[in-house]
Amino acid sequence: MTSHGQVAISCIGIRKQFIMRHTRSLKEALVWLVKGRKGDLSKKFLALKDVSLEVKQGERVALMGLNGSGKSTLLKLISGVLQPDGGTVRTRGRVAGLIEVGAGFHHDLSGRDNVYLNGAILGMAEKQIDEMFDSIVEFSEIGEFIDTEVKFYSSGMYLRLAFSIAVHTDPEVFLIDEILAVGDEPFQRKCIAKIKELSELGKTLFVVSHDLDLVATVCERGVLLEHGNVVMDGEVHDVVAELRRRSAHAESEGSL
Ligand SMILES: Nc1ncnc2c1ncn2[C@@H]1O[C@H](COP(=O)(O)OP(=O)(O)OP(=O)(O)O)[C@@H](O)[C@H]1O
Repeated sequence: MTSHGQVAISCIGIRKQFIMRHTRSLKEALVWLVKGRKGDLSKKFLALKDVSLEVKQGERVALMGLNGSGKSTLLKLISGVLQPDGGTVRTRGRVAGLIEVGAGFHHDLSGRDNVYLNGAILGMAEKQIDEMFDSIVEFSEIGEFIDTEVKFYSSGMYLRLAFSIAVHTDPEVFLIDEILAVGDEPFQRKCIAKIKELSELGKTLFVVSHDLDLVATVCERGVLLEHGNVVMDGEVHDVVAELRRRSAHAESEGSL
């Protein structure tokens, strides 16, 4: 049972650092050696600095920000694909991450086998997948291609099957990264309708998308990330307006 008011996602003081190893020039390497190997040839980059965020069950939240602001990194930390270097991330209930769509697919297996494989990875028992199978295939519109190896699928077919499996696993929390912008328009409309239906059932949605008009129709709350910090958290239309203002400013400064 889903009850509103309970916390679905909690991030406290999240910090995530990436280490970027550059190939240095011979001269740089020599200077480094002559100086007694002092300093570090790798460069550290803080993708998320100190992010705290709470999402209640049943909320529909859009995570927004310019390129490189840390959105995908935050989503990967919430889904457990990445671990933070500091802070804590907690989620309540089953989480379905539509992040790297089809990442769990095995290329040499058919769509059918991948439904079973992916369903199992997402925590479904074989019997449950048997019961859901026809409905998964129907929603995905894969049709007879379900017995074709997925390496022959188009990116849209991949997406449709992955989305369909995920919505059939009955998770409490959906993490969605750019998925809404992929696929053709009729399927996009179908996804949005499904997402709205899930939200009416009290599911929690946490969505990353550059399609601001779209997120404004799907979500009611917006969180704006900038250089790895939350700079605004409020009503989605206000946050969209603020992001548009900052984008225009960044463009005029030539810093995009
Ligand atoms: N595995 C990694 N190694 C090194 N740097 C990384 C890695 N993943 C992300 N980054 C860097 O961290 C920063 C944040 O990346 P992230 O993908 O989270 O941003 P984003 O807001 O999702 O961007 P976009 O809107 O372009 O998808 C970027 O500067 C990116 O280059």
